[in-house]
Amino acid sequence: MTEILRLEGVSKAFGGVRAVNDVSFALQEGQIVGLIGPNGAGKTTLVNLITGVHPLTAGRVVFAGRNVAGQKPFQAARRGLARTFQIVQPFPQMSVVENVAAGALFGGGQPSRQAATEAARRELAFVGLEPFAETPAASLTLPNRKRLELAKSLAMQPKVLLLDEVNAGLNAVEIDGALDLIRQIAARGITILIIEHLMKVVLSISQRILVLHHGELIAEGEPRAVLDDERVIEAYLGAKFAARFREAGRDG
Ligand SMILES: Nc1ncnc2c1ncn2[C@@H]1O[C@H](COP(=O)(O)OP(=O)(O)OP(=O)(O)O)[C@@H](O)[C@H]1O
Repeated sequence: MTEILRLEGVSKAFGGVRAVNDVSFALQEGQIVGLIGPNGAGKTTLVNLITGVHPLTAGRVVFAGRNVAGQKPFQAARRGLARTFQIVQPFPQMSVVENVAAGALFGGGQPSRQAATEAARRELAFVGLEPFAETPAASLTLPNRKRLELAKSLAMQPKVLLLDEVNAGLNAVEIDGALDLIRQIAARGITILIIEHLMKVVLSISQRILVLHHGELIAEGEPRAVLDDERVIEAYLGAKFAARFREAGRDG
């Protein structure tokens, strides 16, 4: 397996708040990796650090063998580090295909508007939104807006795709559809780091899991082993409750 992205001692402080503290890990090409942690653990901040939204306080982000710390978001996108946002914000008056073409022009290195539109149509077909190509983005349902967000990121021809809560607000059937799509994206050789609150979803899709707590990486590895880790149980349940949980387990 080939390493595509590596974080070395990455930290971010906002004033006195250490949102991300000395985090190191590596992603291998084509893997789906889950990033989990309680509210406020630093997950979104970490994605913002990887994609150049915030400057790092310390550390290095090495993408495809090159230190990219200090890059701007558009440079990250052009290099092949694309992301989706927790809150989906399409250009509402523009058509679905224009929204995706904008992504292709902005981050996908397409030489012309026509090439960008062709790339956009390919990605719309891939995510199943072709029938809505000419409709205004504002008229899409939430699951389809999430598909639009994926198509926009794919039109940037990413090597790594960072997905921030793409399943939030979807029902069980819609989540299954979204997970199928994410697996198909990984099958194209695109590495995926997915922030996800639903444990069932994380377990079903991730080959590896990273756990953040108070900005620190407290566990990483194969999904089942990580969820059995005492520190992870404590992070989610709180120390007092976790102790009772363990005692209950010993009692029988
Ligand atoms: N721009 C900012 N300025 C100041 N503090 C921030 C900023 N962004 C994040 N923080 C703080 O950093 C910490 C981590 O927040 P972050 O949003 O990264 O967590 P998260 O794990 O993504 O949470 P959630 O699951 O609730 O989305 C929090 O204490 C948050 O208040």
